[in-house]
This record gives sequence, structure tokens and C-alpha cells, in this order.
Amino acid sequence: MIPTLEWTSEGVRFLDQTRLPLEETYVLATSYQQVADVITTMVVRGAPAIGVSAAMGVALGVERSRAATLAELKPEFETICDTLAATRPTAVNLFWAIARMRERFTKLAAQLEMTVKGVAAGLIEEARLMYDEDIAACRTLGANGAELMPEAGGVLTHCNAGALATCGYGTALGVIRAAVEQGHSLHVYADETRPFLQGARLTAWELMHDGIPTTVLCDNMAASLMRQGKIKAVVVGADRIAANGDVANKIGTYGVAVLAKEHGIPFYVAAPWSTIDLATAHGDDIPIEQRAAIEVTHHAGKQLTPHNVGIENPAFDVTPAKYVTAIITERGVLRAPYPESLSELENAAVQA
Ligand SMILES: CSC[C@@H](O)[C@@H](O)C(=O)COP(=O)(O)O
Repeated sequence: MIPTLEWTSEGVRFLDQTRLPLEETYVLATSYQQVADVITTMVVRGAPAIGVSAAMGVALGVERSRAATLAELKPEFETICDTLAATRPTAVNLFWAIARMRERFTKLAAQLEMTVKGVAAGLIEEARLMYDEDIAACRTLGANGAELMPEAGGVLTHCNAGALATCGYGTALGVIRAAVEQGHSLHVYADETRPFLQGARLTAWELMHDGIPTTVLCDNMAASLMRQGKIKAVVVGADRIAANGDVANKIGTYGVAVLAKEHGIPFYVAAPWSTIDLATAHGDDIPIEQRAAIEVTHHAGKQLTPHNVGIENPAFDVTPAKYVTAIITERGVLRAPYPESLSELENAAVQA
């Protein structure tokens, strides 16, 4: 399995995604501030992986705390959560994970004779559980989505929604993996995904690791390939899905969705339930991260653009629900109208 992130007795270990595909190196974070830094600098990235990393960061912060009493620990716990919540704004999994750690903290702290050590042990257990649940969710949603994949032919994906973006197996790439395991003969077309190149560097690396046939294309080539009939389906991940079914994902996803509709190609979004944000009514309300201009102006340390030219670098865009053929989750496959479909599965889970 691809070791995206891991809780160890020394700290949280991350496969450094900024150095892939040419170097497989690891970063060991031994403080919550280091975990926050690893998320901000995209050593680890991808919505589900960010969420579990933050949960592990919270657990690490409490484990390493010097607080002698719960009263001393409480304000420190707030600082830890706030620091990790300030890393990246778009992926809702980050806030979902921190909220879950807060809930566990409150329950632990309310127990009679609870100690700081006891709280730390409980939070470590919670973060590790979230890690296991993430892999299980990816496997289940992968199986749910496999039957939507063509028996054979090209499938386009954008960014990296694979094992590297989760604790393992992946969401969009989980669907592709499951379909291949079931005997579908797929060829993956990976958009390079400017400016951070998650497709060219990460999706290509992890699919080749698994022996799945893969071709990288520049982002501006997708339309032409669709017109030639090479793409039978599109499957992407998501950073946040609003209650109306609008999907925030890596910048460029919206363009791919519009192209898919024009060419009559199904456009699927694969995401765990932790990516669904029922508290956000509409995609326009999703905060979009603006990243540093240097990601666009430079490549591998070399300047590409003239000095002082204006630069746009939104890291995500919103694809309106009308372009989404289906949303594949571990709870089932959702179809329009999404508000009804989402609340049906939400209510079913509450009753279960
Ligand atoms: C399963 S990951 C889904 C998304 O998080 C992914 O497609 C994406 O947009 C990642 O963005 P990134 O900026 O690399 O964190």
C-alpha cells in the first residue's frame, strides 16, 4: 500500500508529495505546528488526507503537551485546533476532522478522574480510527462506483484523488482501482493539473505503481481527446460538496465538466461522506483558497512569466450540480435532484 501518512511512536510520518515522483522521501512531524506546516506546504494534500492529518496533529499536540491538569490543557487544546484549522480553507474534511476531535475531547474530559495522559490516549485512538475508516470508505465507494465505469476504454481524471489524497486506495482512483480489480480494461488519462501538477506527478506515479495503464495530458488537451472519442467517462474527487450538489474540486475541474457535457460523456464525482457539507447551501458559498503567485510564475525554481505581471492562482473551482452525472459515496450513489438524494442518505445513516 502507498504510505501516504502514518501515526508512529515518534510522530506523524508523511510521504513528501512535493518531491514525488522522482524522490520517495518522508517527513516526520513531531509537533502539531509541524503537522500544520506539512498541510500548508502540501507535503500532504487531498481532502481526506488533510482531514486525517489534522486529526493526527491534534492528537500529537495533546500527547506532547506539558499541561499538568485538564484545566491547563483546555486552552492549549483550543490553540492546537485553531492552528490546524487555519492551514487550508476549502476541503471541508479538515473542519469535519477537527470537529470530531473536539467532540471526543469534550467526552473524554467529562469523565471522572480523567488525566491529560488519558485524554491523549483517547485522541490518538480517535485519529487512528479515522485513518482506518477513511480507507474503508474509499474501498466501499470504489466498489459502488466500479459498475459505472465502462467495460473498456479511456477514463479521464483531474488532479490526484488517489491513495495519495486519502489514507489509502483513493476516491476517484479508488473507483478506477475497483473497476480494474473487477476486470474492466481501463486506460486512465490524467490531466497534468497546472500549476501544482498533481496529475502529472502524483496520479501518474501512483497508477504506474499499481500497473494501471496511464497517459498524462496537458490540461488544454482534454477537449480534443474527448472529440476524438478517446474518453468514455470522467471521474474526479471533491474538496467540498454543497447541499445543492455543487462540487468544489481542483481548479480546472469545472472546465472538464462543461466539456464532458458538451461531448455527452458522464462526469462522476467520487467522495467520502466527510466531504459533504450540508451546512453550505450553495457552491458559491464555498471558500476558495488563493495560493501564492510563485506556483504560477515559476516552475522548478525557474521563472516563466515577466516580472510584475498580474497572476491568478485560485486552487479550486466550483462545478455546478447540473454538470454532475452522479456523486459516488460509501453510502451509495447520488443522482439529481441532489438535495433530496443527499438528505435521504443522511437520514438513513442517522436512523441506522
Ligand atoms: C480524494 S482527494 C479530492 C480532492 O481533494 C482533490 O481532487 C484535490 O482537489 C486536491 O487538491 P490539493 O490542492 O492537491 O489538496
